[in-house]
Amino acid sequence: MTMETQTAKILDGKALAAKIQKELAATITESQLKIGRPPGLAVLMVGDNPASAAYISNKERACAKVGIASFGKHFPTQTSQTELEDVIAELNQDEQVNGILVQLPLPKHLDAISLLHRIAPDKDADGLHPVNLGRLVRGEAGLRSCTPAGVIRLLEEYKIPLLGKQAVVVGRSILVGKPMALMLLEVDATVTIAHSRTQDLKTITQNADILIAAAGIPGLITAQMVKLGAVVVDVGINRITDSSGKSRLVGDIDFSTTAMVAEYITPVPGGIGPMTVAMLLQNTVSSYLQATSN
Ligand SMILES: Nc1nc(=O)c2c([nH]1)NC[C@@H]1CN(c3ccc(C(=O)N[C@@H](CCC(=O)O)C(=O)O)cc3)C=[N+]21
Repeated sequence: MTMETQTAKILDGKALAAKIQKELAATITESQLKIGRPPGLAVLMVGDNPASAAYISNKERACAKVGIASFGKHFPTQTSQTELEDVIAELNQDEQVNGILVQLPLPKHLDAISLLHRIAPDKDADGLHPVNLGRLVRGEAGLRSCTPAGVIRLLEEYKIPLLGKQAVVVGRSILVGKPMALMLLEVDATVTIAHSRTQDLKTITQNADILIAAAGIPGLITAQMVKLGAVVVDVGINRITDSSGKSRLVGDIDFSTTAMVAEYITPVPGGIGPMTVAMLLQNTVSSYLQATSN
């Protein structure tokens, strides 16, 4: 007798992100000859959240790899709202800077939403400015939120059919859930958004052809909640301490059980995380090409 094991195919975000970065590097090398300078990305971090510091060093490494100049701006926890607004105003005017990103979460005394409003929409590398979210709602071209854009790009790479399919997004954050639902709608999926107040989550997720878990709850989705043959995308990035006291990264999906029923699944790490970074770089490069096109 054989043990039941994983049958799902892996949606390899790490490999696709590497491919995208190679393409961006080539684009940058070529454009830089004409333009005379590289694209620039400014990353603002406030305080010393260790997870944020780790993500930022990831992003800076990725920038270096493709030839984007990164301007890391690190501010002490007590920095005021107006100081940050002034920094953003300066970066908006700075020709060397094509993308501006405010690392979230911010310390409690700061109003993240009103800071995001200050970023020039065409330098909004995160795609979180209301103008870019409005463009998304209207189906207009604009900078798209990185994580959901990364999900769509990964599904397209594997030629997963989305038109007319039942897509369920678990989570309604402004960073992922809401823009994710809109992007799925943009490619003609039938979209349901579930969240922490949803009654009988299981009944809803069981209908999903495409299930996107973006709730930030480790192991929220188990195999019993997943339709046989579904495509399962894990957006969760949760650092947990396991029973042996080791720290490791897990998603919102219980991988080992779900991989027995799904047709495709994204791993954590190596799934949507690297795709998010790739889309951030892509947004920065497209702002750069746009800004220098005349
Ligand atoms: N304004 C803003 N924009 C963001 O896009 C943003 C943010 N704030 N705040 C925090 C979250 C989190 N986030 C991640 C991106 C990549 C990985 C990533 O590459 N993870 C690797 C593993 C990294 C590791 O091992 O620690 C992976 O999943 O394979 C993780 C997390 C972006 N975020």
